[in-house]
Amino acid sequence: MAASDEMKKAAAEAALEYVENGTIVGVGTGSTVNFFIDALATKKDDIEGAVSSSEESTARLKAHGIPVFDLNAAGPVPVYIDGADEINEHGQMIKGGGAALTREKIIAAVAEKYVCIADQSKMVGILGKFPLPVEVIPMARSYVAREIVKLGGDPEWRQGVTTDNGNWILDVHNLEIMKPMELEDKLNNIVGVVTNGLFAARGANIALLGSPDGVKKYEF
Ligand SMILES: O=C[C@H](O)[C@H](O)[C@H](O)COP(=O)(O)O
Repeated sequence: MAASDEMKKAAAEAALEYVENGTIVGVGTGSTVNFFIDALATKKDDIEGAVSSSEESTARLKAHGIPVFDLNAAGPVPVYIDGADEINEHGQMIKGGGAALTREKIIAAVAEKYVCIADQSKMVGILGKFPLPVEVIPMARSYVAREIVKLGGDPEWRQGVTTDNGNWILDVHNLEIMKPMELEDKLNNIVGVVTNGLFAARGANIALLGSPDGVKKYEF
């Protein structure tokens, strides 16, 4: 296994400690979360089940025999476990590299605690080197792109990708995000934007970052 995968796996397994018996676990999306789902399978008889942020995660959960609930039918979600494309020292993140940002943001909003799992390379000083994903209603793509240019970004259509919600993604390059909450709000205010990948207003509470020296824990 590649060293970065070892670090993701270690972070994912460390997150099991935050899963409470008898509860519904919020499950994110991505390569790090896949390790978490595999680890969660070892506890499947101790939990009620999961709510899932993507069709991909749902399929993996079900393949392990973990019950997946509709979020509308689920009660409290004490913890949400998910990865990140970038995370800063305040627990604010860029997410959506796998196009799952909208459902991820919804479950993150519902959950009491967000535990971010990643390898140490995701920790950055300033967010924005990773192109910021923005999910848009397809007919609004060009309009939203023009509005994003006015905000100083360089949007690129992620061609060939349709989200689980039937929408499209613009990846915004060349941003140096000094005020993440402000930009999150501004992008949300563009008509046609469904969600943007800045998780600033609702960031992580805890980050477990795999490193060559073991898993490092950060609290925000
Ligand atoms: O849409 C995808 C998600 O936001 C992922 O959590 C994010 O891209 C990190 O994925 P990975 O664990 O594969 O780096």
